[in-house]
Amino acid sequence: MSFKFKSVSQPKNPEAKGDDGSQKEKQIKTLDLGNGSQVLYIQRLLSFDDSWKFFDYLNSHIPWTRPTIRVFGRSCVQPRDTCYIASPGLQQLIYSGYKPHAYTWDDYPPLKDILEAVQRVLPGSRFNSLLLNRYKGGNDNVGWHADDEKLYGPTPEIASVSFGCEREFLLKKRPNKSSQGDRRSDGEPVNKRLKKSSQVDQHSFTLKHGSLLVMRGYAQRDWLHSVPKRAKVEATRINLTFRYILE
Ligand SMILES: O=C(O)CCC(=O)C(=O)O
Ligand SMILES: [Fe+2]
Repeated sequence: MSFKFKSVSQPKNPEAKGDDGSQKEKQIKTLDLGNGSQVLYIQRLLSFDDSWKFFDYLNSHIPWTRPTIRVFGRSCVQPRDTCYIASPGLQQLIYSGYKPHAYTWDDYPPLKDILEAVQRVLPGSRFNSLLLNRYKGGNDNVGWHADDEKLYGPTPEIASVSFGCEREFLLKKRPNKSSQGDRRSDGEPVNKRLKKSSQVDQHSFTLKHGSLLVMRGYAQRDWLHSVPKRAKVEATRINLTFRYILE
């Protein structure tokens, strides 16, 4: 995995005073994926202690479910727990043939505090819905996918906050039609080209307790992401992905 983050300064967060994290952990790091796609990462959006409070609250109060979804035409139980929050009056989300019940922000008020922390570091960004995931150990996962449902528009911004057990988050470039199969668009041997592209077109992040990762621009059109199974992991991870549904 080869990538270099570039640090940019973060808007002042007055409430971060007295936090146990260093300035470095609070910096926004940006990764330009090319062609108008970017990833941002802040290792410590929320303090370590606050993050454990949020973890405990979410773990015990959210009405987690493990729905049956359709993947490649087959029914299967989603390999993680989930819950969905949306502002009133939005289009209904459907993914993998599943229509989650939409709870409101007022049902779980601490979610509004987490959203506020996200909005403080992303001024100008808007979010009106949230998918929560709970991974109860290393067998729970999310397979390769893009959050490219039409209701998010062509360049959705997805802000992902993680609590609890660290897990690996992978990004890989979607296969480009013009470089698939046997065609040699640039005269280079096929296997050499594939090898080269697999080196530069994959990224891996270890998502820390209290961290924020943001995908924006064309990241859903041009890239896939996943949280793979990890044999030795036993602890639970909770992840919140804030999104904006076009109104
Ligand atoms: O758990 C994560 O970090 C990613 C979750 C995700 O990709 C999703 O909810 O669409
Ligand atoms: Fe996703």
